[in-house]
Amino acid sequence: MTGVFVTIEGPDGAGKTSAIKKLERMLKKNLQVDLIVTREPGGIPIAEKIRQIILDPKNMEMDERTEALLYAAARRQHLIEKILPALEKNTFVLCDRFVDSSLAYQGAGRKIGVEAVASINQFATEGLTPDLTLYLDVDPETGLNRIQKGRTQAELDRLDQESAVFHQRVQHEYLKLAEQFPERIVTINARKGLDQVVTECYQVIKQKYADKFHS
Ligand SMILES: Nc1ncnc2c1ncn2[C@@H]1O[C@H](COP(=O)(O)OP(=O)(O)OP(=O)(O)O)[C@@H](O)[C@H]1O
Ligand SMILES: Cc1cn([C@H]2C[C@H](O)[C@@H](COP(=O)(O)O)O2)c(=O)[nH]c1=O
Repeated sequence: MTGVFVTIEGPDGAGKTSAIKKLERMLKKNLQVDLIVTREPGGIPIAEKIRQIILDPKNMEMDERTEALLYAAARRQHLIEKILPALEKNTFVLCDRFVDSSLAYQGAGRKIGVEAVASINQFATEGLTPDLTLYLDVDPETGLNRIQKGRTQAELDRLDQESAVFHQRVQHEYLKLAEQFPERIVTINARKGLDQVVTECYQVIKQKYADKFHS
């Protein structure tokens, strides 16, 4: 595989979607190689349909293992249809969330256990791991305040509606993962302004993959 696989992770409201939009423009201008931006769960039609089922607030009866399996199933299809073919063509792949989200949200947030969730994801991905992960760190209070602004409770998705302690477990697990895999995961303070966050993300990518950039 010759491409580069970069993921962006973080608790809800960390600013991933906003940062990725700006990063995409900067990278498109400056990378010598093709770039695709994609997301999980989703990125391709089958996975986007699974996303709708998982996030639908009407599906409150969903069992936590069912939820973990649906995320892994969406991931498998996304990998096969989109990520792997792009990497094989030397493309730079920037993905909003990947396995670390399942470890943090299902493993820790839902308390299924990080090992159990890692194991179903090992099956789904056959061990594909990002080359670099930018972890946008924000405390749940700040993140949830951001996403609640201008929205009613009913407009929030099923995961956003989870309790503050659920979101605290998610952030705690992300921080543990960042400590465990310092060679892959770079933590960015996402309480800073968006432009600063984007600049830091861009600099980390550029430093690590200087050979892929126009000089
Ligand atoms: N650094 C920032 N400072 C203040 N507000 C921000 C920042 N980044 C994003 N926001 C705002 O926070 C809200 C959530 O941002 P965004 O959708 O990008 O987060 P996200 O990490 O993708 O969230 P989710 O995982 O829940 O989809 C948006 O209203 C956005 O404008
Ligand atoms: C990939 C993945 C995601 N989640 C959660 C995290 C978010 O609450 C939603 C996705 O929505 P976003 O707008 O993309 O942030 O799903 C999860 O629990 N497990 C996962 O593997």
